[in-house]
Amino acid sequence: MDDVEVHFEKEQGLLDRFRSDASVVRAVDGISLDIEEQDLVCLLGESGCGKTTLGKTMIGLQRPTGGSIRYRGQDIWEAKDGEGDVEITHEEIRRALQIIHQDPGSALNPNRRIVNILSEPLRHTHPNISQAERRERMHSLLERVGMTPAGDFLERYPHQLSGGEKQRVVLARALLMNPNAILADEAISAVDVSLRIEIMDLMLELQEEFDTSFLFISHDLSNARYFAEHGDGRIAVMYLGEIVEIGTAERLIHDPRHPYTEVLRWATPNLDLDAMEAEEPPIRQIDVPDPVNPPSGCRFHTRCPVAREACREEHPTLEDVDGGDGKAACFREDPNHRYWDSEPLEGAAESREEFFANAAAETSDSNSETANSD
Ligand SMILES: Nc1ncnc2c1ncn2[C@@H]1O[C@H](COP(=O)(O)OP(=O)(O)OP(=O)(O)O)[C@@H](O)[C@H]1O
Repeated sequence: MDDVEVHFEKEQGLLDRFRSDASVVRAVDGISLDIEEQDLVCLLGESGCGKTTLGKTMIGLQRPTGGSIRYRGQDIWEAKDGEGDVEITHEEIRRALQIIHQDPGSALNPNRRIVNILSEPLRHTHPNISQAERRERMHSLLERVGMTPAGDFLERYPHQLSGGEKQRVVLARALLMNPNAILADEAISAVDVSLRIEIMDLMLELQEEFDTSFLFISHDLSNARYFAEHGDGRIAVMYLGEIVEIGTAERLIHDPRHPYTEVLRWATPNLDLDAMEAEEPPIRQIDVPDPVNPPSGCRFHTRCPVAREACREEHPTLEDVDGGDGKAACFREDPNHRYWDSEPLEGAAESREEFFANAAAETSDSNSETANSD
């Protein structure tokens, strides 16, 4: 993905229609990302930051309003529109890039038996095999995804399956297309908590067996960490339509370079980190700004505990992090940046430690005020 943008025209009310300045939601705003063969990337961020839009754009389900997406060098949308020299057809690209939705129930046609749901992709990828061979393939894949006796499951309808079983069918159906990459959009949030690790392990095993890349979308750092650590992949942290940090789970959790990554760490209490001493969230404001009108400069500057004037004025780009893996978009990574000479913004502090010391002092002041007024 090269400098990809997806801007949506915001739905307008009656009065807005008479105004010329239609508002635009900057769901994805200038993202470049390479996904290699057998790669694993987890997109992580708060609700509405653009994860699903970016994922769908990556697999060719959403047309970008700017930038380009190439699959093995072929521009996906030029293939679709039949523009230029098309080396890989759009049909081939659609087969190669598959999606597993958040809600497996709605992804399966309720009126069709599992056998019919699964034979459809096989007819597509292997038009010349016999019915018996097709059944044999479906049978062995269902067993592989942990659904035994497979013959019994093949005859069922989706409503006769549990959430976890439906998710396994959806996974099997995606794999029957022999994909090169699978987008799993919050794919385990519909699965019972007790089964999540099992499904995540299954996906990781199948990734290796089927030689696919995976793009996982999650708002939960502990799930993203599990995938990235066990699948030897990266986590890309998104904020208001941009990637603000990317790297291994180990580095992001133990040595985050972007203050927003710290917020996500703070919001994930089960990470068992000694360093997680803070009781207060490391932000100045809880509310996420509107993607229709994102803040100037660094989009995180309105919430960042260590934001300075430079952050309001200048837009940071993703740069390699010093002495570590991955990239971060924060001026604090550059010791020579004018950030260091500019003034802290209102409510921000010189350092993270000072921010927390101030927050603790304010809390005790307000506690004593409450005590006095009592
Ligand atoms: N088709 C659309 N038309 C207009 N706005 C849209 C459309 N799809 C998404 N958006 C907006 O784009 C922004 C990003 O949405 P997106 O669903 O990609 O975020 P997300 O991070 O996946 O959120 P969630 O975790 O809640 O699914 C949001 O402000 C959303 O309201």
